[in-house]
Amino acid sequence: MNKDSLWEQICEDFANNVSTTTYSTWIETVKPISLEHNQLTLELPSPLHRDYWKDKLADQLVEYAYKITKKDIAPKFVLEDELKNKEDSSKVNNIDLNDDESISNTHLNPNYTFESFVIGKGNQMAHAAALVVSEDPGRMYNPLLLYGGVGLGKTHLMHAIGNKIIKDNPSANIKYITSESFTNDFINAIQRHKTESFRQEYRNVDVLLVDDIQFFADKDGTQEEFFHTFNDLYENRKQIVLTSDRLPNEISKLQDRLVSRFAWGLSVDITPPDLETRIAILKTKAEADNIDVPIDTLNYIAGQIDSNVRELEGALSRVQAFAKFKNVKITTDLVSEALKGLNKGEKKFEVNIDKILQTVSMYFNLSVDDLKGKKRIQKIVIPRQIAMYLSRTMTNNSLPKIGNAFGGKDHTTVIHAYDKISDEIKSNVNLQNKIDELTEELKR
Ligand SMILES: Nc1ncnc2c1ncn2[C@@H]1O[C@H](COP(=O)(O)OP(=O)(O)OP(=O)(O)O)[C@@H](O)[C@H]1O
Repeated sequence: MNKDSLWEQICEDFANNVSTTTYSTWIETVKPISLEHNQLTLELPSPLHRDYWKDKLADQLVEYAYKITKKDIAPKFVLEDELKNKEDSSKVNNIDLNDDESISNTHLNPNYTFESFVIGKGNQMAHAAALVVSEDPGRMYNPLLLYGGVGLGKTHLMHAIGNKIIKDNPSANIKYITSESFTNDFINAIQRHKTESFRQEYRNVDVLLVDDIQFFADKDGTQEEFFHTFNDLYENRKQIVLTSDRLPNEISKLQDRLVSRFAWGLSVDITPPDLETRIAILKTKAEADNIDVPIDTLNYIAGQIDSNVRELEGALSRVQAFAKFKNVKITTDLVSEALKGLNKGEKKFEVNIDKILQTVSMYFNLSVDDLKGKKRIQKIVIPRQIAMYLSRTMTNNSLPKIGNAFGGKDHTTVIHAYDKISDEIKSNVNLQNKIDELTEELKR
């Protein structure tokens, strides 16, 4: 398969799963450059795009590419300028995926503002705290920790803080980063003997925004470095804002001293939006994207999608694409047809990785820690692979997320487990029976 046809298919998958705004802003602007040795090099228009891709879309891309090619394709993101400066394509291939030196320091999404954030019951406290921090950084709530489930607006609020501070004070030095990028930067700095400049970069900011701190779990070296970064900034009354999918004391393998520091300021949770807020969010998005949807129809969509805002946005763009494709106006009937593909309406059984870990460990008389651990004895390896296989087939989690839930394993380990079990059940009836029994148990 060549780069163009692979990219075309990946784009199709993205188009079905992200909002039209996301698609036109971040995906349509990408140009495939080469596909060599399972590496797909993509040209992006700006450092902001590269950051966004690395933080938000790269995992999905790896999944889609795997679904299409059944190979583990690694993306490499390069900027147009970098490409121009390279004399030949072989040099292009040497650009490091994690080379952030040319990236500007802020990395804020200009669309994530307080103005575009809809306030509802589940997020009003978080919104209020974020506003206070943006008006007087480093004073009232330091650090501010926003926590809650996926797609509920934590990143949006975090960027809104940064955008407001920059608007009020254009010379403020603000840095937004995910904990994964912090970890990668730190590893790069060690490899290149540049830890001093790494420290300068992180400790000379006025506001540090760190997204998804749950990914610090298990990474002792990074935690140590972040501990010192935190102390330095805190002592100098610089604002720190963190997001997480849960409270720090619930993050396993997060050092106690970090847990206690994160609790020094204010922790506020965001809960899923109620029906009224979902309708208001849909209305705002429809207006912003100039989508003509009758209010009854918006109510209908909001009634169908009650999980998170990202899914709500996805449903609206799906409906929009559907109407465009059929060249008809958006009505409730059309929405009902468009959302059928999402299996909305019929109550589905709910399976998550934790449930799979518990069910599989009980079935094989092991502990959840065995499944998450590293022991390579047969008695544990096969159940672990089965649990990974079920996590891949029964949940919507990305490969890296599954790997992470299994004690921080690499996504290639999950791919390997999935391939192994899929292959083996074709000829091993005993294994097939076990998987059937477990699937039944999980659906119950
Ligand atoms: N209250 C809201 N008003 C308007 N848009 C919202 C709101 N909440 C979330 N969104 C939108 O939903 C999408 C997902 O939000 P965001 O990325 O901030 O979620 P998150 O909580 O950080 O999720 P994750 O934990 O997966 O990173 C974004 O496009 C964001 O703009």
